[in-house]
Amino acid sequence: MKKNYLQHINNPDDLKNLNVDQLKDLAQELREFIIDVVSVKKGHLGSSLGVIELTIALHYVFDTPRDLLVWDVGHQAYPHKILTGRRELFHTNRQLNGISGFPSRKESKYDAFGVGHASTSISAALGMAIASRLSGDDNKQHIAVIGDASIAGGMAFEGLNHAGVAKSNILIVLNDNEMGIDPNVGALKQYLTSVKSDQKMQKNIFEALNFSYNGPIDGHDLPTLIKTLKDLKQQKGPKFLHVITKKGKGLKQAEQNQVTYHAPGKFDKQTGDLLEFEDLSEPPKFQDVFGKTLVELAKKNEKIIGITAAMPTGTSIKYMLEEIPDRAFDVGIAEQHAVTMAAGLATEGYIPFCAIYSTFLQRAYDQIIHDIALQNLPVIFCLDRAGLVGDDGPTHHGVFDMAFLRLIPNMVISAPMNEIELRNIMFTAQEQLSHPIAIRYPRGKGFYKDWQKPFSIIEIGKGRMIRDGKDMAVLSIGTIGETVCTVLDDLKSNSIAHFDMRFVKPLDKKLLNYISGKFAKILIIEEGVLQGGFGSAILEYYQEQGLTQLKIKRLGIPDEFIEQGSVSELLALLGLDFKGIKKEIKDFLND
Ligand SMILES: Cc1ncc(C[n+]2csc(CCOP(=O)(O)OP(=O)(O)O)c2C)c(N)n1
Ligand SMILES: CC(=O)[C@@H](O)[C@H](O)COP(=O)(O)O
Ligand SMILES: [Mg+2]
Repeated sequence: MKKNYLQHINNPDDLKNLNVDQLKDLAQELREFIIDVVSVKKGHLGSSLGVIELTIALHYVFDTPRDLLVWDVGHQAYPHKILTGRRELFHTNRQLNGISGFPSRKESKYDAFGVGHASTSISAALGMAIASRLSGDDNKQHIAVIGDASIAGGMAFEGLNHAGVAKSNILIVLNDNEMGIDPNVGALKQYLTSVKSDQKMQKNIFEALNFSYNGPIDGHDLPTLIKTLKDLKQQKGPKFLHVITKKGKGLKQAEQNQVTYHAPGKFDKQTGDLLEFEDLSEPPKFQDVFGKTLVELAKKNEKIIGITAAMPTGTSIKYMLEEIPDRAFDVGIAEQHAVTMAAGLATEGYIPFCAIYSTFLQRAYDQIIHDIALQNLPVIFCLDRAGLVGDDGPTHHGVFDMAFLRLIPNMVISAPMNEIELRNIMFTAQEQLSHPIAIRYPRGKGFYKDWQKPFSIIEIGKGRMIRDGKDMAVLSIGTIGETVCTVLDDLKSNSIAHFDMRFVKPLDKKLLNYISGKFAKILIIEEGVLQGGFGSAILEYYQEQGLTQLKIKRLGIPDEFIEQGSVSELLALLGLDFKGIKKEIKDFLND
């Protein structure tokens, strides 16, 4: 008879009523439940399937939420969410008004720390451990669960270095599956492999850093996990547990094709077969236009280098890694290193295309200012996932870049309106640039099937008029300009002009002067934060010109963190979709 333990687990205390054999059955149920829901609702699959036994064991042995459990990145926390009171909400995972795809402090007391970006867990858990020690609570455990790719991030190393001497109760669980989203890279990965194969190593790196090292153990073996964690629970000070797991465990396709099944979209839960395919009759993704254009350019220009920080598939740098492996680098989850390495390459006359998701570039802010801009090094930043990204939510939306880059001297900031413009600005940047440049483009599908047109130069700092008008000007930056075009086509009004400004910096002052001379009303639209972004730049310019009589309205992302939802839902909520923009344009025109 099929048992059903899972439906009785409403919090980790309920686990404690089960024996180890029952926990094994529970693991199977949990696996089926996650596969059931994610196959329909989508989300991160492989990493969660890999930590089911580990999650059960952690909640079984430790006294969460009193013992504090921090998940690194948090994309693997589905079993944790389900066991900590969110089973019945799990079908809303990553959806508008649903539960977050990542641990979130506001969602549950079991989510000790909000995550989404990698390599934070050790620092956060150490902070908690020090706080407990200072408060005289010496019996509490503070646990960071971190993957083998995330532990290579700089911050994780900084945390390890401190934790080894901080005299606090911290347990670092390394979940080693030899994978990031793509296969893990780097010397540390090679080292971890050698630790696994030579368990008699005299003293490993973690012991050398003052941790009591335990493992490696099989992360799918519940009895061993429970016994080991029980022993560790009794120990004070810094502890390290090396756990070996398989990403995608329990679903054949997910085990075999770990990159695709990191977040596979909809799939058949029985067979594991994918149900969503790229529609080849549709325009390609921006990422593919970027990746293929980069190869095209790099074949002609041998100075071009491609760089990704652990996102070769996501950014499509994979095409260059496949075709020109000598000049393409995956540096792992190391955005800061990627940026300064690009700076070094640029000093020697190379032309680095550094492709980093907008949200992850936040990690490398000082490197952009100190290592790149201050020395005016012509590094080409390709800011993927700029704008709203959808289901990943506030940790991942790429909405700050225009604002945080704009204040840096020497930076050129461009936002192509479509993929043809993207190709041309990539071409321009490698041909003739003497400054660092950021090129921002969104996640997903472009607009044109015939994007592979001959290259043409885009004049840096020059915008363009898309349509002329009499009474009002709409100024857009980036792909939202395509929505403006559709709205204006629909309105069929000859009153409204549209300008694709192309650059946030330098601003096209000549064009702005023309616009202010001709139009009394100016509507500025951007898919980025209103505070300090593109619209702010224009406001500042007109204010400096003393043009206070202009009627200016701005549309963009308000001063709040935007939750998760599909991109179209979020754009609609923010009034940045076709309907919202049309209404604003009409209202402003008639105002
Ligand atoms: C700073 C940062 N860079 C990149 C990412 C994108 N990212 C999310 S998960 C992941 C791989 C994580 O690998 P690992 O830590 O080994 O966990 P696994 O998925 O193997 O369980 C990456 C690169 C991120 N979340 N944060
Ligand atoms: C957890 C994480 O940071 C990544 O898996 C991210 O969700 C990838 O986003 P894309 O799906 O846009 O590549
Ligand atoms: Mg991993």
